[in-house]
Amino acid sequence: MANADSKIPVTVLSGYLGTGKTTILNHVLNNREDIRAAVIVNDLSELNIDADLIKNGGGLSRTEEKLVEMSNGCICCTLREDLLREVERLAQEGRFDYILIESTGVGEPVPVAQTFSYIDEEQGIDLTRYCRLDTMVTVVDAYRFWHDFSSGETLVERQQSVGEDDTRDVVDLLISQIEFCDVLVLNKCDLVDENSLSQLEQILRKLQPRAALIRTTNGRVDPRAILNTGLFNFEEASTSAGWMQELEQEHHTPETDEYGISSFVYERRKPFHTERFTEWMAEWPEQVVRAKGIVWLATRNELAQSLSQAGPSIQFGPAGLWVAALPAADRQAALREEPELQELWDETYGDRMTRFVLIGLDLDKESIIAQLDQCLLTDEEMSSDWSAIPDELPNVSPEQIELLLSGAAE
Ligand SMILES: Nc1nc2c(ncn2[C@@H]2O[C@H](COP(=O)(O)OP(=O)(O)OP(=O)(O)O)[C@@H](O)[C@H]2O)c(=O)[nH]1
Repeated sequence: MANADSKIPVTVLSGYLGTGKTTILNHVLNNREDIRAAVIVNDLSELNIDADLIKNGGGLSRTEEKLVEMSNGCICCTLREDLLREVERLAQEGRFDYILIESTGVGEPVPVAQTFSYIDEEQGIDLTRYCRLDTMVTVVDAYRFWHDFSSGETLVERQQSVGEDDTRDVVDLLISQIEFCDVLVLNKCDLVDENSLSQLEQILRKLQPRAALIRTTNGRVDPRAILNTGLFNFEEASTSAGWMQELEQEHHTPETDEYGISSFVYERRKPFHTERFTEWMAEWPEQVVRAKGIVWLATRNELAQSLSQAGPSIQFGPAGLWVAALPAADRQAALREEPELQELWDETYGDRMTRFVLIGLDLDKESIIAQLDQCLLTDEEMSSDWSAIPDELPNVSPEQIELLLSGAAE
Protein backbone atom coordinates (compact mmCIF):
# COMPACT_ATOMS: atom_id res chain seq x y z
CA MET A 1 0.00 0.00 0.00
CA ALA A 2 2.10 2.91 -1.22
CA ASN A 3 1.41 6.37 0.07
CA ALA A 4 0.42 9.02 -2.40
CA ASP A 5 3.52 11.14 -1.82
CA SER A 6 5.68 8.00 -1.49
CA LYS A 7 6.97 9.04 1.91
CA ILE A 8 6.62 6.33 4.51
CA PRO A 9 4.04 7.23 7.14
CA VAL A 10 5.09 6.83 10.75
CA THR A 11 2.97 6.25 13.85
CA VAL A 12 4.55 6.73 17.27
CA LEU A 13 3.05 5.13 20.37
CA SER A 14 3.89 6.90 23.60
CA GLY A 15 2.50 6.28 27.07
CA TYR A 16 3.77 5.53 30.53
CA LEU A 17 5.15 2.11 31.46
CA GLY A 18 2.59 -0.66 31.43
CA THR A 19 -0.25 1.36 29.88
CA GLY A 20 -0.67 -1.17 27.06
CA LYS A 21 1.51 0.04 24.17
CA THR A 22 2.78 -3.43 23.27
CA THR A 23 -0.72 -4.86 23.55
CA ILE A 24 -1.96 -2.22 21.11
CA LEU A 25 0.97 -2.81 18.78
CA ASN A 26 0.25 -6.53 18.69
CA HIS A 27 -3.42 -5.95 18.07
CA VAL A 28 -2.69 -3.54 15.23
CA LEU A 29 -0.12 -5.88 13.68
CA ASN A 30 -2.65 -8.70 13.78
CA ASN A 31 -5.30 -6.59 12.09
CA ARG A 32 -3.23 -4.50 9.76
CA GLU A 33 -4.51 -5.93 6.48
CA ASP A 34 -1.97 -5.43 3.74
CA ILE A 35 0.39 -2.94 5.35
CA ARG A 36 4.04 -4.01 5.33
CA ALA A 37 5.15 -2.50 8.61
CA ALA A 38 8.57 -2.06 10.12
CA VAL A 39 8.40 -1.92 13.89
CA ILE A 40 10.86 -0.10 16.09
CA VAL A 41 10.62 -0.93 19.74
CA ASN A 42 12.49 1.04 22.30
CA ASP A 43 12.64 -0.49 25.72
CA LEU A 44 14.89 0.35 28.61
CA SER A 45 14.53 -2.99 30.34
CA GLU A 46 17.33 -5.45 29.80
CA LEU A 47 15.02 -8.29 28.85
CA ASN A 48 13.35 -6.47 26.01
CA ILE A 49 10.17 -8.33 26.71
CA ASP A 50 8.30 -6.19 24.26
CA ALA A 51 10.42 -7.36 21.39
CA ASP A 52 9.85 -11.02 22.27
CA LEU A 53 6.15 -10.45 22.47
CA ILE A 54 6.04 -8.98 19.03
CA LYS A 55 8.22 -11.69 17.55
CA ASN A 56 6.09 -14.47 18.99
CA GLY A 57 2.69 -12.94 19.23
CA GLY A 58 2.11 -11.05 16.05
CA GLY A 59 2.43 -13.83 13.51
CA LEU A 60 4.84 -11.63 11.68
CA SER A 61 6.54 -12.72 8.59
CA ARG A 62 10.23 -11.98 8.85
CA THR A 63 10.33 -10.97 5.26
CA GLU A 64 7.65 -8.41 5.78
CA GLU A 65 8.42 -6.97 9.16
CA LYS A 66 11.55 -5.68 10.62
CA LEU A 67 11.98 -5.36 14.31
CA VAL A 68 14.59 -3.02 15.61
CA GLU A 69 15.30 -3.09 19.29
CA MET A 70 17.06 -0.26 20.96
CA SER A 71 18.19 -1.58 24.26
CA ASN A 72 20.55 0.87 25.85
CA GLY A 73 18.65 4.06 26.08
CA CYS A 74 15.53 5.73 24.89
CA ILE A 75 14.38 7.05 21.55
CA CYS A 76 13.70 10.47 22.92
CA CYS A 77 17.13 11.38 24.17
CA THR A 78 20.24 9.26 24.22
CA LEU A 79 19.27 7.21 21.21
CA ARG A 80 17.85 9.92 19.05
CA GLU A 81 20.86 9.45 16.86
CA ASP A 82 20.19 5.71 16.58
CA LEU A 83 16.56 6.32 15.82
CA LEU A 84 17.50 8.63 13.00
CA ARG A 85 19.90 6.11 11.51
CA GLU A 86 17.50 3.21 11.96
CA VAL A 87 14.59 4.97 10.33
CA GLU A 88 16.80 6.16 7.49
CA ARG A 89 18.06 2.63 6.92
CA LEU A 90 14.58 1.10 7.00
CA ALA A 91 13.27 3.74 4.65
CA GLN A 92 16.12 3.21 2.20
CA GLU A 93 15.51 -0.53 2.15
CA GLY A 94 12.27 0.27 0.39
CA ARG A 95 10.48 -2.85 1.61
CA PHE A 96 8.12 -1.18 4.03
CA ASP A 97 5.15 1.05 3.61
CA TYR A 98 4.66 1.87 7.27
CA ILE A 99 6.86 2.44 10.31
CA LEU A 100 5.46 1.85 13.78
CA ILE A 101 7.47 3.05 16.75
CA GLU A 102 6.79 2.02 20.33
CA SER A 103 8.50 4.67 22.36
CA THR A 104 9.87 3.91 25.80
CA GLY A 105 7.35 4.41 28.59
CA VAL A 106 9.50 7.17 30.07
CA GLY A 107 9.95 9.01 26.78
CA GLU A 108 8.70 12.47 25.94
CA PRO A 109 6.92 12.69 22.61
CA VAL A 110 8.15 16.13 21.53
CA PRO A 111 11.78 15.16 20.77
CA VAL A 112 10.58 12.13 18.80
CA ALA A 113 8.28 14.33 16.74
CA GLN A 114 11.14 16.78 16.21
CA THR A 115 13.26 13.95 14.85
CA PHE A 116 10.73 13.55 12.06
CA SER A 117 10.08 17.20 11.48
CA TYR A 118 13.50 18.81 11.24
CA ILE A 119 16.75 18.10 9.53
CA ASP A 120 19.39 16.88 11.96
CA GLU A 121 22.29 19.17 11.11
CA GLU A 122 24.76 17.24 13.26
CA GLN A 123 24.04 13.88 11.67
CA GLY A 124 23.26 15.30 8.28
CA ILE A 125 20.11 13.18 8.18
CA ASP A 126 16.88 14.53 6.87
CA LEU A 127 14.08 12.08 7.64
CA THR A 128 11.52 14.32 6.04
CA ARG A 129 12.90 13.12 2.71
CA TYR A 130 11.75 9.56 3.41
CA CYS A 131 9.09 9.72 6.07
CA ARG A 132 6.03 11.60 7.10
CA LEU A 133 5.00 11.58 10.74
CA ASP A 134 1.39 10.50 10.46
CA THR A 135 0.04 10.04 13.98
CA MET A 136 1.31 10.62 17.50
CA VAL A 137 -0.58 8.31 19.84
CA THR A 138 -0.52 8.51 23.63
CA VAL A 139 -1.81 5.56 25.63
CA VAL A 140 -3.29 6.23 29.06
CA ASP A 141 -3.99 3.53 31.63
CA ALA A 142 -7.54 4.21 32.79
CA TYR A 143 -7.00 2.16 35.94
CA ARG A 144 -3.66 3.61 37.09
CA PHE A 145 -4.02 7.17 35.82
CA TRP A 146 -5.13 8.97 38.98
CA HIS A 147 -2.82 6.91 41.14
CA ASP A 148 0.21 7.83 39.01
CA PHE A 149 -0.94 11.42 38.51
CA SER A 150 -1.27 12.13 42.20
CA SER A 151 1.48 9.89 43.55
CA GLY A 152 4.00 12.71 43.94
CA GLU A 153 6.73 10.23 43.05
CA THR A 154 9.74 10.84 40.87
CA LEU A 155 10.99 8.47 38.19
CA VAL A 156 14.12 7.99 40.32
CA GLU A 157 11.99 6.80 43.24
CA ARG A 158 10.39 4.26 40.94
CA GLN A 159 13.79 3.30 39.51
CA GLN A 160 12.59 4.33 36.07
CA SER A 161 14.81 7.32 35.42
CA VAL A 162 16.75 7.54 32.17
CA GLY A 163 19.96 8.74 33.78
CA GLU A 164 21.46 10.60 36.69
CA ASP A 165 20.18 13.95 35.46
CA ASP A 166 16.65 12.70 35.12
CA THR A 167 14.79 14.50 37.88
CA ARG A 168 11.33 14.22 36.36
CA ASP A 169 8.23 13.50 38.38
CA VAL A 170 5.95 10.76 37.08
CA VAL A 171 3.14 13.29 36.69
CA ASP A 172 5.29 15.62 34.54
CA LEU A 173 5.91 12.76 32.16
CA LEU A 174 2.21 11.88 32.02
CA ILE A 175 1.24 15.45 31.28
CA SER A 176 3.85 15.92 28.56
CA GLN A 177 2.63 12.76 26.84
CA ILE A 178 -1.02 13.82 27.04
CA GLU A 179 -0.44 17.39 25.94
CA PHE A 180 1.35 16.45 22.73
CA CYS A 181 -0.59 13.89 20.68
CA ASP A 182 -3.15 13.40 17.96
CA VAL A 183 -4.88 10.37 19.42
CA LEU A 184 -5.39 9.52 23.08
CA VAL A 185 -6.08 5.85 23.68
CA LEU A 186 -7.68 5.27 27.05
CA ASN A 187 -6.82 1.62 27.64
CA LYS A 188 -7.78 -0.87 30.38
CA CYS A 189 -11.35 0.36 30.35
CA ASP A 190 -12.42 -3.06 31.64
CA LEU A 191 -10.98 -2.20 35.05
CA VAL A 192 -12.88 1.04 35.64
CA ASP A 193 -16.60 1.78 36.12
CA GLU A 194 -18.49 3.90 33.64
CA ASN A 195 -18.78 6.95 35.85
CA SER A 196 -15.05 7.13 36.61
CA LEU A 197 -14.28 6.55 32.94
CA SER A 198 -16.50 9.39 31.80
CA GLN A 199 -14.93 11.71 34.36
CA LEU A 200 -11.42 10.72 33.30
CA GLU A 201 -12.37 11.19 29.68
CA GLN A 202 -13.63 14.71 30.42
CA ILE A 203 -10.48 15.69 32.24
CA LEU A 204 -8.34 14.31 29.43
CA ARG A 205 -10.39 16.35 26.96
CA LYS A 206 -9.78 19.42 29.06
CA LEU A 207 -6.02 18.75 29.18
CA GLN A 208 -5.91 17.84 25.47
CA PRO A 209 -8.92 19.15 23.53
CA ARG A 210 -7.54 18.51 20.04
CA ALA A 211 -6.81 14.79 20.13
CA ALA A 212 -9.24 12.06 19.16
CA LEU A 213 -10.09 10.06 22.27
CA ILE A 214 -10.63 6.33 22.02
CA ARG A 215 -11.58 3.89 24.76
CA THR A 216 -10.07 0.43 24.53
CA THR A 217 -9.79 -2.82 26.40
CA ASN A 218 -6.77 -5.01 25.78
CA GLY A 219 -5.58 -2.58 23.15
CA ARG A 220 -8.33 -3.44 20.70
CA VAL A 221 -8.17 -0.28 18.65
CA ASP A 222 -9.30 -0.04 15.04
CA PRO A 223 -6.00 0.23 13.12
CA ARG A 224 -7.56 2.96 10.97
CA ALA A 225 -7.74 5.15 14.06
CA ILE A 226 -3.96 5.26 14.41
CA LEU A 227 -2.54 4.36 10.99
CA ASN A 228 -2.67 6.63 7.97
CA THR A 229 -4.82 9.18 9.75
CA GLY A 230 -2.88 12.16 8.41
CA LEU A 231 -3.54 13.87 11.74
CA PHE A 232 -0.04 14.98 12.71
CA ASN A 233 0.96 18.60 12.32
CA PHE A 234 3.86 19.88 14.40
CA GLU A 235 2.56 23.39 14.80
CA GLU A 236 -0.91 22.25 15.82
CA ALA A 237 0.38 19.57 18.17
CA SER A 238 2.66 22.09 19.86
CA THR A 239 -0.22 24.41 20.62
CA SER A 240 -2.88 21.83 21.35
CA ALA A 241 -2.52 21.58 25.13
CA GLY A 242 -5.66 22.53 26.98
CA TRP A 243 -3.91 25.20 29.05
CA MET A 244 -2.67 26.92 25.90
CA GLN A 245 -6.09 26.83 24.29
CA GLU A 246 -7.62 28.29 27.43
CA LEU A 247 -5.05 31.07 27.59
CA GLU A 248 -5.87 31.99 24.02
CA GLN A 249 -9.44 32.28 25.28
CA GLU A 250 -10.98 32.00 21.84
CA HIS A 251 -11.11 28.29 22.52
CA HIS A 252 -12.48 28.15 26.02
CA THR A 253 -13.91 24.65 26.23
CA PRO A 254 -17.35 24.50 27.78
CA GLU A 255 -17.54 23.63 31.44
CA THR A 256 -18.67 20.11 32.17
CA ASP A 257 -20.72 20.49 35.30
CA GLU A 258 -21.73 16.86 35.40
CA TYR A 259 -18.26 15.78 36.50
CA GLY A 260 -17.23 19.00 38.18
CA ILE A 261 -14.45 19.80 35.71
CA SER A 262 -13.80 23.44 35.01
CA SER A 263 -11.11 25.98 34.30
CA PHE A 264 -10.47 29.67 34.49
CA VAL A 265 -7.73 32.16 33.76
CA TYR A 266 -6.34 34.26 36.60
CA GLU A 267 -5.07 37.56 35.24
CA ARG A 268 -3.83 40.59 37.15
CA ARG A 269 -1.66 43.58 36.31
CA LYS A 270 -0.28 43.91 39.80
CA PRO A 271 2.69 41.94 41.11
CA PHE A 272 2.48 39.27 43.78
CA HIS A 273 4.10 39.77 47.15
CA THR A 274 6.79 37.11 46.77
CA GLU A 275 6.55 35.66 50.25
CA ARG A 276 2.76 35.53 50.29
CA PHE A 277 2.63 33.91 46.87
CA THR A 278 5.30 31.28 47.62
CA GLU A 279 3.41 30.43 50.79
CA TRP A 280 0.23 30.05 48.75
CA MET A 281 2.03 27.73 46.31
CA ALA A 282 3.20 25.58 49.23
CA GLU A 283 -0.46 25.07 50.20
CA TRP A 284 -1.52 24.40 46.63
CA PRO A 285 -5.27 23.66 46.39
CA GLU A 286 -5.79 19.97 45.68
CA GLN A 287 -8.72 20.58 43.34
CA VAL A 288 -6.34 22.08 40.76
CA VAL A 289 -5.24 19.34 38.37
CA ARG A 290 -3.20 21.52 36.04
CA ALA A 291 -2.04 25.13 36.05
CA LYS A 292 0.24 26.93 33.69
CA GLY A 293 1.21 30.46 32.76
CA ILE A 294 3.35 33.40 33.80
CA VAL A 295 3.70 35.21 37.09
CA TRP A 296 4.89 38.70 38.00
CA LEU A 297 6.72 38.87 41.32
CA ALA A 298 7.46 42.22 42.93
CA THR A 299 10.99 41.19 43.86
CA ARG A 300 11.74 39.91 40.35
CA ASN A 301 10.71 42.90 38.37
CA GLU A 302 13.03 42.08 35.48
CA LEU A 303 12.13 38.44 35.05
CA ALA A 304 8.82 36.86 34.18
CA GLN A 305 8.33 33.67 36.17
CA SER A 306 6.92 30.54 34.67
CA LEU A 307 4.44 28.50 36.68
CA SER A 308 3.66 24.94 35.64
CA GLN A 309 1.80 22.59 37.94
CA ALA A 310 0.41 19.13 37.34
CA GLY A 311 -0.97 17.21 40.30
CA PRO A 312 1.50 17.46 43.18
CA SER A 313 4.36 18.69 40.98
CA ILE A 314 4.95 22.45 40.85
CA GLN A 315 7.66 23.91 38.63
CA PHE A 316 8.35 27.57 39.23
CA GLY A 317 11.24 29.67 37.95
CA PRO A 318 12.45 32.37 35.59
CA ALA A 319 10.94 32.19 32.12
CA GLY A 320 12.55 35.21 30.47
CA LEU A 321 12.92 38.93 30.73
CA TRP A 322 9.90 41.16 30.56
CA VAL A 323 10.10 43.18 27.38
CA ALA A 324 9.66 46.22 29.63
CA ALA A 325 12.99 45.33 31.27
CA LEU A 326 14.93 45.25 28.00
CA PRO A 327 17.21 48.09 26.89
CA ALA A 328 15.18 50.81 25.16
CA ALA A 329 16.25 49.92 21.60
CA ASP A 330 15.35 46.22 22.03
CA ARG A 331 12.10 47.13 23.69
CA GLN A 332 11.09 49.38 20.84
CA ALA A 333 12.09 46.78 18.27
CA ALA A 334 9.97 44.15 20.07
CA LEU A 335 7.02 46.51 20.17
CA ARG A 336 7.35 47.26 16.45
CA GLU A 337 7.53 43.59 15.56
CA GLU A 338 4.75 42.27 17.77
CA PRO A 339 1.38 43.97 17.46
CA GLU A 340 -0.07 41.75 20.22
CA LEU A 341 2.54 43.16 22.56
CA GLN A 342 1.40 46.69 21.81
CA GLU A 343 -2.16 45.70 22.59
CA LEU A 344 -1.37 44.47 26.06
CA TRP A 345 1.23 47.15 26.83
CA ASP A 346 0.61 49.10 30.01
CA GLU A 347 1.95 52.64 30.22
CA THR A 348 3.60 52.11 33.59
CA TYR A 349 4.33 48.38 33.74
CA GLY A 350 4.69 47.43 30.09
CA ASP A 351 4.07 43.72 29.54
CA ARG A 352 4.40 42.78 33.21
CA MET A 353 1.40 40.78 34.37
CA THR A 354 0.31 37.54 35.96
CA ARG A 355 -1.67 35.27 33.70
CA PHE A 356 -2.19 31.60 34.24
CA VAL A 357 -4.87 29.03 33.66
CA LEU A 358 -6.18 26.67 36.31
CA ILE A 359 -7.91 23.43 35.34
CA GLY A 360 -9.50 21.39 38.09
CA LEU A 361 -12.09 19.15 39.63
CA ASP A 362 -14.75 20.84 41.76
CA LEU A 363 -12.77 24.07 41.64
CA ASP A 364 -13.85 26.70 44.14
CA LYS A 365 -13.07 29.48 41.73
CA GLU A 366 -14.18 32.38 43.93
CA SER A 367 -12.17 31.20 46.90
CA ILE A 368 -9.02 30.58 44.85
CA ILE A 369 -9.31 34.01 43.24
CA ALA A 370 -9.76 35.59 46.67
CA GLN A 371 -6.70 33.75 48.02
CA LEU A 372 -4.59 34.81 45.04
CA ASP A 373 -5.77 38.41 45.31
CA GLN A 374 -4.59 38.39 48.92
CA CYS A 375 -1.11 37.63 47.59
CA LEU A 376 -1.04 40.73 45.37
CA LEU A 377 0.69 43.86 46.64
CA THR A 378 -1.70 46.10 48.54
CA ASP A 379 -2.08 49.70 47.35
CA GLU A 380 0.21 50.72 50.19
CA GLU A 381 2.82 48.14 49.23
CA MET A 382 2.58 49.24 45.61
CA SER A 383 3.95 52.64 46.56
CA SER A 384 6.61 51.36 48.97
CA ASP A 385 10.07 49.89 48.29
CA TRP A 386 9.52 46.50 46.61
CA SER A 387 13.08 45.36 47.24
CA ALA A 388 12.32 45.20 50.98
CA ILE A 389 9.87 42.34 50.36
CA PRO A 390 11.22 38.97 51.58
CA ASP A 391 12.29 36.64 48.77
CA GLU A 392 13.57 33.13 49.55
CA LEU A 393 13.58 31.98 45.93
CA PRO A 394 16.92 30.95 44.39
CA ASN A 395 19.01 33.75 43.00
CA VAL A 396 19.35 34.05 39.26
CA SER A 397 22.97 34.23 38.18
CA PRO A 398 24.23 36.82 35.67
CA GLU A 399 24.96 33.88 33.30
CA GLN A 400 21.34 32.76 33.53
CA ILE A 401 20.16 36.29 32.79
CA GLU A 402 22.56 36.39 29.85
CA LEU A 403 21.02 33.15 28.60
CA LEU A 404 17.51 34.49 29.01
CA LEU A 405 18.52 37.68 27.26
CA SER A 406 19.90 35.77 24.29
CA GLY A 407 16.65 33.76 24.24
CA ALA A 408 14.63 36.96 24.17
CA ALA A 409 16.74 38.28 21.31
CA GLU A 410 15.99 35.26 19.10
N1 LIG B 1 -7.00 -5.66 32.39
C1 LIG B 1 -6.34 -5.21 31.33
N2 LIG B 1 -5.03 -5.46 31.19
C2 LIG B 1 -4.40 -4.99 30.09
C3 LIG B 1 -5.07 -4.23 29.11
N3 LIG B 1 -4.18 -3.87 28.17
C4 LIG B 1 -3.00 -4.41 28.52
N4 LIG B 1 -3.12 -5.08 29.69
C5 LIG B 1 -2.06 -5.76 30.44
O1 LIG B 1 -1.23 -4.74 31.00
C6 LIG B 1 0.13 -5.17 31.04
C7 LIG B 1 1.04 -4.15 30.36
O2 LIG B 1 0.72 -4.11 28.99
P1 LIG B 1 1.82 -3.79 27.88
O3 LIG B 1 1.14 -3.83 26.56
O4 LIG B 1 3.02 -4.65 28.06
O5 LIG B 1 2.17 -2.31 28.28
P2 LIG B 1 3.36 -1.39 27.71
O6 LIG B 1 2.82 -0.01 27.69
O7 LIG B 1 3.84 -1.92 26.43
O8 LIG B 1 4.43 -1.57 28.84
P3 LIG B 1 5.99 -1.10 28.82
O9 LIG B 1 6.60 -1.70 27.61
O10 LIG B 1 6.50 -1.63 30.11
O11 LIG B 1 5.99 0.38 28.80
C8 LIG B 1 0.16 -6.54 30.37
O12 LIG B 1 0.12 -7.52 31.37
C9 LIG B 1 -1.12 -6.55 29.56
O13 LIG B 1 -1.62 -7.85 29.36
C10 LIG B 1 -6.47 -3.95 29.31
O14 LIG B 1 -7.13 -3.26 28.54
N5 LIG B 1 -7.04 -4.46 30.44
